[in-house]
Amino acid sequence: MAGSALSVEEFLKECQKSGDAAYGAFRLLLERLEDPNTRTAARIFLSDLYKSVGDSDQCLEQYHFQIQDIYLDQYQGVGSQGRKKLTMMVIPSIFMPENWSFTFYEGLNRHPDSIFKDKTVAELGCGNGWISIALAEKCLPSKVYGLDINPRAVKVSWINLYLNALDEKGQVIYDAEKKTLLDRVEFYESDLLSYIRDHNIELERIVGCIPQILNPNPDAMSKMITENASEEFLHSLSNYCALQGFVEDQFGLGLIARAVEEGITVIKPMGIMIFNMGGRPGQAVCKRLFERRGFHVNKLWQTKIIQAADTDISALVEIEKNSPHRFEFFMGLTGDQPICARTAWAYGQAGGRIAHALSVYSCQLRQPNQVKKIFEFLKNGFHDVSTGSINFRNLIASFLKTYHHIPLNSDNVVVFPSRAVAIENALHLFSPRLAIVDEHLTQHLPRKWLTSLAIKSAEGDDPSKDVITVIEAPRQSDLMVELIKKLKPQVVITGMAHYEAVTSSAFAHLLEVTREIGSRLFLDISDHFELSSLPSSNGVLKYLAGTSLPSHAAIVCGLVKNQVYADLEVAFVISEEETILKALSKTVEVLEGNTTPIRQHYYGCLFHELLAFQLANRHPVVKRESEKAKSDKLIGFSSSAISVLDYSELSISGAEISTLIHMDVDQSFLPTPSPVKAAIFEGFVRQNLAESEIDVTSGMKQFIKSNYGFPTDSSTEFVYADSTQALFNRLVLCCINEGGTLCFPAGSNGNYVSAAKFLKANIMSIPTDSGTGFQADRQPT
Ligand SMILES: C[S@@+](CC[C@H](N)C(=O)[O-])C[C@H]1O[C@@H](n2cnc3c(N)ncnc32)[C@H](O)[C@@H]1O
Ligand code: MET
Repeated sequence: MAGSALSVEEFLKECQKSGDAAYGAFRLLLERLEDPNTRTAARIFLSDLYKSVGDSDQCLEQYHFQIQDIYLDQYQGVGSQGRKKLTMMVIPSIFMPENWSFTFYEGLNRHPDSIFKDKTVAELGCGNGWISIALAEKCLPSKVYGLDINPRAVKVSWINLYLNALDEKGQVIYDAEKKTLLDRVEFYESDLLSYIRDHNIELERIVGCIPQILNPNPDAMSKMITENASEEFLHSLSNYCALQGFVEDQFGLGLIARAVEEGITVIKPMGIMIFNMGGRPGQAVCKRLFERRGFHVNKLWQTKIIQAADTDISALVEIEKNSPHRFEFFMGLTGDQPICARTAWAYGQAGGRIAHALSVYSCQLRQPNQVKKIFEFLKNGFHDVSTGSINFRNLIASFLKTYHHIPLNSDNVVVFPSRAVAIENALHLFSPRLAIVDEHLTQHLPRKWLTSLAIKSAEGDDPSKDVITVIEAPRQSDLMVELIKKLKPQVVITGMAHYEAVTSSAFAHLLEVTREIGSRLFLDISDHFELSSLPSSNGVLKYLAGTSLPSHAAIVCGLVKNQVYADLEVAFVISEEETILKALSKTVEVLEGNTTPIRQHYYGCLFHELLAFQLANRHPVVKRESEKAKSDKLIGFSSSAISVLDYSELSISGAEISTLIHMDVDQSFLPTPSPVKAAIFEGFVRQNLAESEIDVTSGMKQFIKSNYGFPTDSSTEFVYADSTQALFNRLVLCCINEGGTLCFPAGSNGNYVSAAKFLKANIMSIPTDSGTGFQADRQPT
């Protein structure tokens, strides 16, 4: 009966039956609006209908629909173009425009109209479509896609579009650009941005006001969403969402989080997203949702509204039960003392009016191209940058080659968990009688080394004692050089002041002096090493582009500048001397196991991203000979260290053929958990993480205390490490320092014995045998 028209009376009679019947009647009317042959008559019919029922609430109760005028001039500036009012219908199974909508529109209007002019816009959760239509009318975008998951909302939106695109006589209304609303607006059924994605549409603006409370009945959300679903269920889609698998679910903001993430993939780099956000989770949580996904946030508008009566906040009370988080409500619109969801719920149940903040946030990607790319990358192919030090070393070498023209390859690079570990391992390896270390780099060294007074010991001293003595020196090359000349240290470890790193001369001088004296030099360039697409020039790297690194020198670099979490550091050492590289690699393997894959992932992604910007250097790598130092003067590896390393069963060994299969050194076979990926992404995009957000120690202490009842007062010392191997060696060091004893089974723990020997612990073995169940009750031998 699509073609035939009902009279107003017949139509109302149909509507009166039920909400579903009213929807059915409007659906048929929509078919007549869509057909150009019946469009004019159908539009005139709507005018007659409106005249007959008026805009009273009674109509809603009696006929299950309502038609109302929405006045726009209160939101727009004086002299604004366009119509002053729109006429809109609603039905009970969709969202009825109320405070949330009006606040949202108010916020949208805080931007000048020009941000939507000629733009492709999507509105998420368009409801009855009024905001999409109002934006099109006022701002003349090239297209607005109004999207909603509720099929009835989409049909009603189309009706409203015809209602406003044509005048009372059914004639098309043209705007200042001789276009009609029908040219500018379209409505589709879509779960967030699925329609946009499926149709490869690129958006410039995304705006949305979508649910921010979990459905109190989670099973409800698994129902099929069709236009024939119950009215109650369809209406509940306006207020509630389901869990979405994002961290923000814990605040009810999972749907917004998904909308933002979907938005990143379909929005143009300079695009703008504008969201209406209830302030109940707290402003910081709301802002962070955007910031951690790479956006700058700007609050366009903020107000306080009464909690919608049709929305049950008990899901928020439930969240408070299981977490320390407290939501923010107020007692009435004027209250300014926040109360939690539980108190608000109780107050509301007893008839009190509870209110909450409502803000409109506008946000834009910072570094849009990078964020979009890294985002995709983390989402889809985190494994593309495989971990394992070979890949990571390759990335480092390629970066040095591409950005600094230093012809090195992965064999010139050794990866360490941190700069401190690199320095400490180097000192262990050489066990110098005297080392001079830049005062900025000594804080993690064993205190024993820094307090030893064995500086003047005669050359003939028993070298097997291997007492390492470290003298601290200021970071200024003339003072450092003076100390080197006077004290003649065997190892020098230093950074460089900024002004000295600009040109190569200070570095060249240090190389010269240490070579003359016969000191091994480890130069720390962490402060000058930039992981950016336009790294500023640096004297040391410039030098290395032209001249090979002499064999007595190595470069240490902790990746510390792009780090967001303090424990995300990773470091590397570069040398052009094969024996040093091999020995250093062995120290990492013995003492640290592998260097955590997460750090390699994090920096690997950064390197990978930066390399993707640049064309690879096509020139073949020049083989260069490192200049040999006068080796007679130069300190060699400590004999005890090297015997341990040679004895250990390592994957980095001289012999290529080995029957040993190492499972843990170069590969991580486990997938990265998604919270870790999310945290890593946040690491890329946020630049203002507070100290408290990155410090995991208090969380760990709390966990240990609450789960294991372990005392965590100030006298308890915690020892942290990335892997069991590293933890073992930290514990050995504690024992060495404090005279403690650590018992561990010798046979089944890989290189633990070697590690303890390398650290010069006193080792005794307690013989056991299988007959007595390996009981350790005999005297040490
Ligand atoms: C509060 S209403 C806003 C309606 C309209 N913008 C207004 O202000 O009147 C929220 C809308 O989001 C829709 N919605 C809920 N979940 C959605 C999803 N996953 N995708 C698209 N729309 C959704 C609901 O159907 C509802 O129409
Ligand atoms: N009435 C809902 C609430 O109070 C909001 C609807 S618009 C997202 O959360």
